[in-house]
Order: sequence, then structure tokens, then C-alpha cells
Amino acid sequence: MPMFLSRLNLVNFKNFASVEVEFCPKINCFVGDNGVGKTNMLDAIYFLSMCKSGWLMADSQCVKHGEPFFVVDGIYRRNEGDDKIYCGFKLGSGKVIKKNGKEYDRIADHIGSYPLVQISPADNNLVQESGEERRRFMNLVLSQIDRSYLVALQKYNRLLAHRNKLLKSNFTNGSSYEVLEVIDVQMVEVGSYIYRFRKKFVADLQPIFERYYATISESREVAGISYISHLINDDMKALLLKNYEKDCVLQHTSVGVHRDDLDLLLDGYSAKKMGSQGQQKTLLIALKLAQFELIRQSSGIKPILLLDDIFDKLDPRRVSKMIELVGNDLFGQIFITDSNKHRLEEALGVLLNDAYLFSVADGAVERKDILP
Ligand SMILES: Nc1ncnc2c1ncn2[C@@H]1O[C@H](COP(=O)(O)OP(=O)(O)OP(=O)(O)O)[C@@H](O)[C@H]1O
Repeated sequence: MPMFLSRLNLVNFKNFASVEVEFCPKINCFVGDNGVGKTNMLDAIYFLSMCKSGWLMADSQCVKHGEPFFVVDGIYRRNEGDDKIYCGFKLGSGKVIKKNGKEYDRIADHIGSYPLVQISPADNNLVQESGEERRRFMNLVLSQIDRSYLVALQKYNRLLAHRNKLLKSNFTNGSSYEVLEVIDVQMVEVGSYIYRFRKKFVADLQPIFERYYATISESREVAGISYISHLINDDMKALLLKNYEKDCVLQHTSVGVHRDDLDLLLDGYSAKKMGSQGQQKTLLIALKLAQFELIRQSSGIKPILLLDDIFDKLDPRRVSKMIELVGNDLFGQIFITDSNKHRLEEALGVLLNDAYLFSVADGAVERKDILP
């Protein structure tokens, strides 16, 4: 039996005052008009796995307007037994995460235990926006795969902030320079560690990503991905040394893994510049499915897959190829949202017979045998 979320209870989470739902182990669909809270349901599921909103909202923004707190709790069913996870947030006092009644010492200890991959319209930023988005993607995946990566990343970010602060202070005395040297030694260590992780990650991801792209597009075009990093040509120590004077003038650290990026290509050209909306969407889906595969391989758990408003911009052939892929046994529990029930019915075809369908309206989520 794959791990799956069997129950979800929400109190004051976004637009829901109180909701209790039971899910099936495979496909669960939320259908309803625009703005009724379908994406919010997915975000609650994301919250339970990742302890934060997947839509870059502060915890306080997830509290239903006018209320003082929210609670998201749920039961994950797996072979070893059920796990009850509780996430509570109260304005003014913060967040508490508990597993089977016991509070975690560190929230980071929870991340990766109930892996999850989401595909949503916001992924477009991965193609359209700056390298920060693509670094966030690598960080999110690698943090779920290996906790030591998250620890290294947090350390690197602290060191970088400290180094930049020193550079900004126009440091004039010897003791500041000594502090900088101590920071640099540590940055070399964690920066190189992060680089090795990311390099291996992209090398592992690439063939899976290209294969998924070929399957969904029926090889109508070829997608590519490569890792961009200052550390490809120089080691971190040499880089910091070489750029020391420049960094002093710029008053920030101009080289390192905080400037890494991913090059996303379609038929050898920049996907951002040359890809159509449907091709870019196919690329993002292939990337996320490759992410899914790597997390599955490393954790031995099939992540929960969240598909938010996924069918828009894709032609029916690509939709059916994608559904064929995620419907097979390599994938586990899936949550899908759509505002158009006919499109959903057409996309899922026979898989709809075994799916749980939920109608979302007026702050309520109700299971239906047939969509109204
Ligand atoms: N903290 C909050 N308190 C109350 N309502 C909120 C809160 N956060 C978001 N909402 C409401 O949730 C609604 C958006 O919900 P959501 O994005 O889930 O809609 P959706 O059903 O996915 O819509 P679409 O089909 O357009 O994608 C908005 O009306 C918004 O005002």
C-alpha cells in the first residue's frame, strides 16, 4: 500500500471555517467555480507535508480573515500504521507541528517524511523568472531528498548574510578581516557540498526529464536541462579569492552557489524565449514528474502529487499522455483541481470511475458520486 492521506480536517484555513474530508488512495478531484477554494484545499495538503504554504504565503495569511488561528490536521496511512499530523498556527504565538500527539523539536525534522510534488500555474515562474526561482526549485527537491542538504543550505545562507554585512561595513580593521577569513573557510566547505549535491541532482534529473518530455509531447520537440554554476570552472576557494577585491567594491559576495541557475531548453533554444505556452507547460510538467521520480527513488515512498489547474493550455493529446503516465502504478495518491467538470471528465476517462469527486462551494467540500 503506498503512503496516502486518508483524512484532512481544516479549521479557519484560508476561506474554510471548518471542513472534514476522507480521501481515496489514488485520484481525488476538487471541482467548482473560480475562487471557491480548490487551490486552498491543495495548499492545506501541501502545508501538512511541508509545514508552510506552497503558494509563498506567510502563515498569518493562511488564517481565515478575522480569525485568530488555523488548524490543519490529517492522517497518513501507510504499511507501518497511521500517522496523525497536526499543524496549528496562532497569530502572535506561531506554529506548532505534532506527529501522533508529540511536538517536533525542529520543524525541519518533519520535512521529507510525507513527500509531495505539486504542479501549478505558478510553476511558470520557473521558466519566466530569474534564477532565484530555479534555485528555489532545486532547494525544495533536495531538502526533501536529504536533510543534510537543508542544514548545509541554511548554514550557507547564514554565512553569506554575515559576509555581505561585513563587506557593507567597509571593514577597516584587522579583526574584521580575520572574521572574513573564518567565514570564507566555512563557505568553501558548505558551498562545495551544495555544489556537489546540485550537480548530481541535475545529472540524475536530466534523463528522466527528457524521457517524460518525449512521452508527453510524443517527441514533437526535444527538451533539455543543464546546470549553471560558477563552481563548474573554479573551486569555491579560488573563486572567493579571485573576486575578493571586486566583492569589496560591490559590497556583496558576487560568486558562489547563491548564483547558480538551470538552463531550460526546447530544441536547443531558450524555453523562455522560444517555447509556446503549451510547450513550456509540458516542460514544467516533465520537470515536476522527474522531481517526483527522484524523490520516489531516494525515499522509497511515492510522493503525493498535487495537480492544480493542470489541463489549461495543453492539447488533448498531451493531456491524455500525461494522465496515462500518472495513472500508472509508479504514481501514488493524486489530487486534481479543475473549474471545468467536462474537461476533467474527458481528461480522466475511465480513471474517473475509481476517483473520489469533491464539489467545492460556499466554504464546503462535499463528496459526490456524479459531479453536478
Ligand atoms: N486567509 C484567507 N481568509 C479568507 N479567504 C481567503 C484567505 N486566503 C484566500 N482566501 C480566499 O480564497 C479564494 C481563492 O481560493 P482558491 O485560489 O483556492 O480558488 P480556486 O477555487 O482554486 O479558484 P480558480 O478556479 O480560480 O483557480 C479567494 O476568494 C480568496 O479571497
